[in-house]
Amino acid sequence: MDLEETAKGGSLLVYILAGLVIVYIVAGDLPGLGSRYRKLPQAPVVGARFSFEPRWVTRYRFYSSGWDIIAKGNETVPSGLFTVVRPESNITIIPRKYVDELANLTDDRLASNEAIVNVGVADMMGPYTGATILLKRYLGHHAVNTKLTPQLHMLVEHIQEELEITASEDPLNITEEWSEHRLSPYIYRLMARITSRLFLGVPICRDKKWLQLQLDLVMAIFQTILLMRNYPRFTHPLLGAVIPARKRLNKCMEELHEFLEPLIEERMAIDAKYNSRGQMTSDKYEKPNDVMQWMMDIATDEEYTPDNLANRFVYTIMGSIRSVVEVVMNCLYELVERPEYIEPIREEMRQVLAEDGGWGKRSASRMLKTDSFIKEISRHYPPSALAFRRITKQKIVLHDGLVLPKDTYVCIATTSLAQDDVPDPHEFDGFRYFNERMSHKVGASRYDYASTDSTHIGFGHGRNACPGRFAASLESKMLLAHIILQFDIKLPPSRVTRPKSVKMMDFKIQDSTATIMMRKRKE
Ligand code: HEM
Repeated sequence: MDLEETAKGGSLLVYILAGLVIVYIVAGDLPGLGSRYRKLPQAPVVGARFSFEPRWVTRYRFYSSGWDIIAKGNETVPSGLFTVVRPESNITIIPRKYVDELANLTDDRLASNEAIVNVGVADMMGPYTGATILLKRYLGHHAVNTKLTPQLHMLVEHIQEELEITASEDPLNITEEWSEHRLSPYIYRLMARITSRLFLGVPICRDKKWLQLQLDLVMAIFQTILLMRNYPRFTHPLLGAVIPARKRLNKCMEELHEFLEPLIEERMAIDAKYNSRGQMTSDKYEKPNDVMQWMMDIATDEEYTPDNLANRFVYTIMGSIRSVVEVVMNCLYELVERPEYIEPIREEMRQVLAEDGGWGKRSASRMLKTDSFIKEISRHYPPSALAFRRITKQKIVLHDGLVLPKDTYVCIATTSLAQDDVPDPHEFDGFRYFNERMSHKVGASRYDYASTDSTHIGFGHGRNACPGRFAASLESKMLLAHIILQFDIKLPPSRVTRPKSVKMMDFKIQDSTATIMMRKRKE
């Protein structure tokens, strides 16, 4: 096709898209064309500038101001029950008092995976990103929950090994003089490496092409999701075919399959040879101790194909890298604004590691001040204003008579700090959970960063809560220690406060372009 033809094709596409958008705007709120999921009559819509504002304007405002709209709902609707509207879905925000009775409902009553795939992280555009595979079964969830978490303490040395190797190969060139550094890309590289070690083992976790591919794929998935979500659903088939992010995503997916399928086939051949398919251990050979192998061991026949396993793998690894980087960067940015926390945390790390002779199986769980600080960071800097995303699959009647009809998308607002069951909830107190734990020796584990409840909801809560939260807690502590035991950190002279997070829809993302001052510690 020559350039002229391409240009003609391009303008035709623009006309078609513009036409479709106009139909959508005129049609406004017509069911099926626009929003999914119900609105409750008792839950007022928040986010309109005036009462007669066309609903589609309010829906699109979510892109620029989603976070603030949700926070406004918390401030202005005393019952805590309100609706926010996005172009493709209505979201019912419910107060935290309902979380406990909803937390353990089965998926045929209250679905968590459908919420993640259809509307959750950002309407994952399942048919265009491959995320629909998550709807079929919680294979990754089970592998992380039943295999990774119980063995985490044994895997500490693997994480430490990868941190040390990466640091030696990928030095930050930080000297004993203060200099300014952008730390976020480095933490991403460390986290990609650690995660690959736990999920796929050696040698692939050290393959630079693989590590870059992993990060590129995650980026392409998020860009596809974010771009497509700006347009009405009926334009998606067309958009999905033309946008560059989707093309990049497809290319990354192809390359990912080229990496993973031979590895999976090799493992399948060994399982076939020793007749060890479905067994967790074999007396004939040493089975790899990683998430991919555990997924293979518990896969059904339908799931046990290289293609299916590789696709599922993407969505098991995807959330785990970015979310931990967000927490660690938020901790570091907060520490440079509140340097009074640095020395007590560093001292605790030094003491535990000295007593354990380095990272031992239980070292991370003994770092209680660090744990408390990370938990308080998660309370103040949740990655999204929405948590505990669920879709009702049947009518649910709550304890006070509130009815959630079938097909309601319910969420808890993380911006509702006032509903947190802690003293002075709006204050940042990095050691609040440490102090609470010290004064309540019984049941102290409920103060852990990795334990969830209706006020600590960032990992979800109940039967579908994040299975990787124990790994996230361990990894965050090891990454933080990796930085603050080696380096002094402080704000650059040009700043008086920490780098601000960037708001996008309901998300708040750490500023990955920001810099901090660093110097190598002398001791
Ligand atoms: C600070 C870091 C993390 C945060 C904030 C986080 C948060 C979440 C949330 C909110 C969910 C949905 C839970 C629900 O529906 O109630 C989830 C699911 C999940 N998380 Fe995490 N997560 C983190 C780290 C990790 C890590 C490190 C891993 C893996 C080692 C992991 C693996 C998973 C898996 C497998 C699921 C289930 C997805 C599915 O439906 O298949 N997460 N996470």
